[in-house]
Amino acid sequence: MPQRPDTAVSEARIAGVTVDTRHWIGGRRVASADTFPDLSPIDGGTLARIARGGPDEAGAAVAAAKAAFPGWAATPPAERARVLHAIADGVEERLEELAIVETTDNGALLRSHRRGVIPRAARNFRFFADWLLSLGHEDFTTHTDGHTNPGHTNHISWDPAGPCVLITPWNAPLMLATWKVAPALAAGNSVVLKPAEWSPLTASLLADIAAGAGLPPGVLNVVQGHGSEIGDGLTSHPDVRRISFTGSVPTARRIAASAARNLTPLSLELGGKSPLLVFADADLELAAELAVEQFDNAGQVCLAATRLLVEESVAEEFTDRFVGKAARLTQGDPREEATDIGPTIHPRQIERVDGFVRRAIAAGARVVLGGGSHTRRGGLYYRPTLLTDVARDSEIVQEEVFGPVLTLQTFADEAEAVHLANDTRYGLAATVATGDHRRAERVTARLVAGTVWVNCFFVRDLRAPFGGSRLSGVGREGGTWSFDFYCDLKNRVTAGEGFSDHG
Ligand SMILES: NC(=O)C1=CN([C@@H]2O[C@H](COP(=O)(O)OP(=O)(O)OC[C@H]3O[C@@H](n4cnc5c(N)ncnc54)[C@H](O)[C@@H]3O)[C@@H](O)[C@H]2O)C=CC1
Ligand SMILES: O=C(O)/C=C/C=C(\O)C(=O)O
Repeated sequence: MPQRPDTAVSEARIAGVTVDTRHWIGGRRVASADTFPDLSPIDGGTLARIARGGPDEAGAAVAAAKAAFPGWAATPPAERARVLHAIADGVEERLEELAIVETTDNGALLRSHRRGVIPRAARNFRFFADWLLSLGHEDFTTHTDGHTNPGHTNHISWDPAGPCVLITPWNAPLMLATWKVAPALAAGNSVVLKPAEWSPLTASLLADIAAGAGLPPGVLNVVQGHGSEIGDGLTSHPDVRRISFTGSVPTARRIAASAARNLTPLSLELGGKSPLLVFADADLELAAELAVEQFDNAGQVCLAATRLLVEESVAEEFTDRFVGKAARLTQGDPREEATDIGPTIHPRQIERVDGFVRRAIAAGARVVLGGGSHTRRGGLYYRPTLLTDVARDSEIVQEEVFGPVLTLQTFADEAEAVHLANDTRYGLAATVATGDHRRAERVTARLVAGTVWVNCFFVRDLRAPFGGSRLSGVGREGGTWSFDFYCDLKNRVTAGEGFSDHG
């Protein structure tokens, strides 16, 4: 039994903030026999040693979630919503601590964490708390067709499903975790959260915040560990009722195979190779701005439009504007206000990114910008890169790099633009830059993508469905779609007026 008593001290001081590096199971801290190092991408140094969970910790966490489920499921929606708002309050109160710990752990910009990403984590809780209550107020009661069963009422309810396993990646750790934790809890479920091993810290702080907000023990459990070592025990567990995963396609396949044993429903938000289509009638200044935005978080964004598709007649002008803007980006320490691009998460990831670029160059790609890493600070700073002269079916055009690397291809007309945009196994997002509304309607109707932006990027309304087509995912979350996934929908058919409540 690798678990040790929770008296074993295991914590780290990260930028002045104390973070417990053990699991959080059933409302108590639990250590493991083994630990693994957590590196900071800022300088490659070791930040902490994290509990390395395995099958026993997976089983203990699911058991805790199972035990806590009936109580939380029976908690009235208004009380669940109150607790979720209290968690949001806790996130906001500790915003500065969460921001600095996240930046130290995953290297994304501190200014983004402060102003956008951590506030969004709080908003995830507030949004799903409020949406839960609005579900109850909508009238979903319908009468059956008068010919056969006049006067019967169909009353549809979103019943809590049970323990949920939520597995999250390293590129936006707290934001993506709360995007799953908040609706799962709002729906009345208990949760086992497994954050990524490259950025495990803010999940532990979230456990503290949730406990402080009054969430009962066992309703939220956080386990740490390496991928399948702990993951298989979670995803194959017969007591788990939902699995939501954000990450890579190979891992998604493995999780799907594991979940197949119990036919556990899955929501998968995976990678992308999204296009930015720039038509000659576009505001080219805006288009170049949108293209430069794709370097955000050092390109480690699943939604990033990494394939720039530009109408031939404006390709030169667009490229000049883009390169001019990109050259002004400051790359460096993500804690500094003036920094626009920080480091890549991990030495293995930068090797992966550079491997893609080297192979593309060997295959004939031309480097317009960047094409390598800075050697300072452990060499984790990959320069923003643009490659042209890339073949449609080449690796660099078809595979997700997950780094600050864009390709540029040209098209002759609208038909070719749409063809190139859809010429991918992915379908997460697309962005269209055009000054012609009719063209925007035609093109967006033909693009295969979960989200399509026109003359904007990364504008998110949490009521909207979010997810990907093709290899970019299975299912949608957001608004009512999240409750559809995290709940067992039930239809109660009653003679007469039926039920008056919507519980
Ligand atoms: N937001 C997104 O769409 C993301 C996409 N990626 C893609 O994935 C590539 C590799 O990144 P990785 O960190 O290796 O992603 P990954 O898919 O291996 O890891 C994501 C999460 O899944 C967990 N995991 C891994 N194997 C598991 C298993 N068998 N069962 C249960 N959980 C498991 C990891 O511990 C982590 O928490 C990136 O280069 C990028 O292409 C990565 C992170 C985020
Ligand atoms: O806005 C969301 O809900 C999701 C955003 C996703 C990312 O930033 C990502 O995975 O890169």
